[in-house]
Amino acid sequence: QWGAKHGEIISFNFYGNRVVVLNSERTADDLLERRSRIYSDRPRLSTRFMTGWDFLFSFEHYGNEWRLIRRLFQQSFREQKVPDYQPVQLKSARHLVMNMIDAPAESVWNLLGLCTSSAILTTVYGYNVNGLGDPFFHITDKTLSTAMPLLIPEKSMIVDTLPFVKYLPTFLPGTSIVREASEARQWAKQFTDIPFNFTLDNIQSDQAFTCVLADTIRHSTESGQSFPANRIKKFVSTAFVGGADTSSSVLQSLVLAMVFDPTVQERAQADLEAVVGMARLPAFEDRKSLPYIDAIIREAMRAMSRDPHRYPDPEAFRPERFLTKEGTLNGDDVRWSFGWGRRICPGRYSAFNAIWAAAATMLFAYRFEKAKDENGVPIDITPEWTCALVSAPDSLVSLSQPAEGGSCPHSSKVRQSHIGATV
Ligand code: HEM
Repeated sequence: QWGAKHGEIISFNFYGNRVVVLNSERTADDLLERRSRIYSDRPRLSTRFMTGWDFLFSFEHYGNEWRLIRRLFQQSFREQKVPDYQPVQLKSARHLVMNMIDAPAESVWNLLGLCTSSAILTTVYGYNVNGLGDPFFHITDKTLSTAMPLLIPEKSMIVDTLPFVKYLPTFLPGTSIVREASEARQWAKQFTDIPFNFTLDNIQSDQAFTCVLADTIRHSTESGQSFPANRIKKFVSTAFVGGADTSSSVLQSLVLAMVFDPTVQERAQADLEAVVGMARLPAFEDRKSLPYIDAIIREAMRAMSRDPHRYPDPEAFRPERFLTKEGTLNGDDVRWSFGWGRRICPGRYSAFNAIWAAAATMLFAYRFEKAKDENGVPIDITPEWTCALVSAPDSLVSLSQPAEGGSCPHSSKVRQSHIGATV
């Protein structure tokens, strides 16, 4: 709204800090891409240190330390390397639809989080998560949920403006931020140490143990670079954080979009049936023949751009905007939703694959719809997005296996036994 009223670049004063907002892809491109030499730093975020999240490389100042760790990301998450992680991503997606079979609707959001977290935990640390009750998943989940709401400039500025708050006893009113940060710090300590030590133990007992962390340690020893452990810890902890809530937030938005627009869901399922058939689950080899699924993902990721010149009728969910007349994907790969210039997200190739695996498998197995009240009437929901480092929708939806005679092409019996037989 401010953008529409005041223009593409606006600035305002917030607790004595000047905040500049780039409201269009064009201005972000001009400043962050073309002038990346001067616009590649990050602001200082006090809550990063209070929560023990100094490990988070994404907030690193632009300089040598940033350059060294960025190189590690480049090594492990470059476009040519990420196909190595596809089997793990597909396995997590298949566990997701299995877990959904008996799950109450309330747990769907958690299961999406479990799916993306377990894919990245296996990729990075070689750890296989065993369900929602898994101890490593518990630690990572708590680490994210306690810190994410505090890692935003608004929260940091409160502490910067009133620094004495940090030193007040935590039973006093107004000090909740200090209490919350202290809880987050305890989880962050466990998160950075426990999975890291798990991988170290495994490398020692098994020469063939492989994952991003194990490969990085071996590579660093063989090349004689010998990275300090705390730098490698920053790298892997950030890789986990980068890949967990971000991707599940996209999947949650995608599920909501399916609930609000059943025609999109039906078209996706018709495509899946035509390409994949009934004898197996979707696999990465099918992706080229399923452009509409990628178009849905791109549309679910269109966050920043409500620019009506670029995306006419911007509030409508229309995957077709990413398709050519012939039905193939057009050149707009929403790359800008991963940032710009030197700080552009290094995990973007891996992220797209993880999201594709989960989205295609979920849409193949389930139809998503609004929860119904006791009279069978759909309950109206108004989606709300959380305010945190990663913003995610927090509304609930219900989950049904496509019913016999329903609008979905398959009967529930066939679909359910099909999943059970294949996974
Ligand atoms: C849907 C998934 C994802 C989204 C939407 C996303 C988005 C972003 C955005 C917007 C940035 C800031 C870029 C900038 O400052 O211009 C970023 C940075 C970053 N992302 Fe992602 N990301 C995703 C997945 C991942 C994954 C899977 C990883 C790790 C493997 C990752 C690792 C990082 C890192 C390390 C940075 C900081 C880069 C730097 O400061 O140099 N992200 N991401």
